[in-house]
Amino acid sequence: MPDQRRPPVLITDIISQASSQLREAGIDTPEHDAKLLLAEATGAELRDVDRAMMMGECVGTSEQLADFRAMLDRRAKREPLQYIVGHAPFRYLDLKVGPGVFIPRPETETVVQAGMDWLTANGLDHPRVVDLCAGSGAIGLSVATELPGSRVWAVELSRDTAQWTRRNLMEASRSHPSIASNYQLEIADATALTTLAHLDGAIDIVISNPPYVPLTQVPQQPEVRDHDPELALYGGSADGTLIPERIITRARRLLRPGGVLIMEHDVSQGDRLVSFAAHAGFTGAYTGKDWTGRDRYLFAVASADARGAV
Ligand SMILES: C[S@@+](CC[C@H](N)C(=O)[O-])C[C@H]1O[C@@H](n2cnc3c(N)ncnc32)[C@H](O)[C@@H]1O
Repeated sequence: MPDQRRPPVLITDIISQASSQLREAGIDTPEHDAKLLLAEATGAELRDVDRAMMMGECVGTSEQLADFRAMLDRRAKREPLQYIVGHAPFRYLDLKVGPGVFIPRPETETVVQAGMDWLTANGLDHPRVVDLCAGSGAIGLSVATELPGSRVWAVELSRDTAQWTRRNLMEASRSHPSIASNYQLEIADATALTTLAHLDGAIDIVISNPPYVPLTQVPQQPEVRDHDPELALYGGSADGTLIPERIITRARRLLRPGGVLIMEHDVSQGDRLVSFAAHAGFTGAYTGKDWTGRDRYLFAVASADARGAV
């Protein structure tokens, strides 16, 4: 309902002014972001904002519009939209995010889908799953909620980030109570051979989105460069493959023969990581693509011999 104490403001005017502010700040999707922030501030859905715009309606109380303007100012300073609204969609989940946690990305949904497809094709409805470098919990919590028979172990190095993982675990357990006992989070170095060592040789699938940004390619977007935690971004070497290669080595030991590693990587790293996997005791390694056709993940099957060859 429009506020009676102020002259009503047409939603089309609000969105037009807000879009200009965001466009001037260099944001690529100014109208979308403005509509999403208005929806958040007024407790509405994006489709309600679209409908109100079509109908030429007025929206928001003065408090809600003040909240909206505060959010808009944060966005104009290039704070990520997801940090401002406090959550981010990922597959069937709505994950809580904020400073200290990597915002889950759409390309990682493709990586999880590749894992779900392999599990389905192999009839594994009670798989043992490891998510190395868990962040918000996007990968492991997706598997645990979409496949209730699974057991998931997730590993995250940062204590600050792990608070977000736990928050999302608690949230997801409300709608999927079984995951409270089927999902386990370890705060540890995912590349260390001692981490989850009791599971060596027993895991069906490792799905991972490790830090992989080449140190020589600092992201240009302020939302990424200035807000995603550095620990979540950089792969530890000029070409960014150091940590991904360590993840391959660790995954090889965790997997049973015939188990699978699916690991996201940078578009530039496909050939190198396929070759590394072949030397590390995997067979049938190939590079999977995201839906824009870019090389985005390693798929590799643990061979029957030479566990952890490198
Ligand atoms: C690219 S983010 C991915 C987060 C989440 N899996 C996702 O897909 O949205 C990488 C995560 O790995 C964590 N990390 C970095 N190095 C690590 C290590 N050696 N062991 C465990 N976690 C690590 C970072 O803190 C960050 O949360």
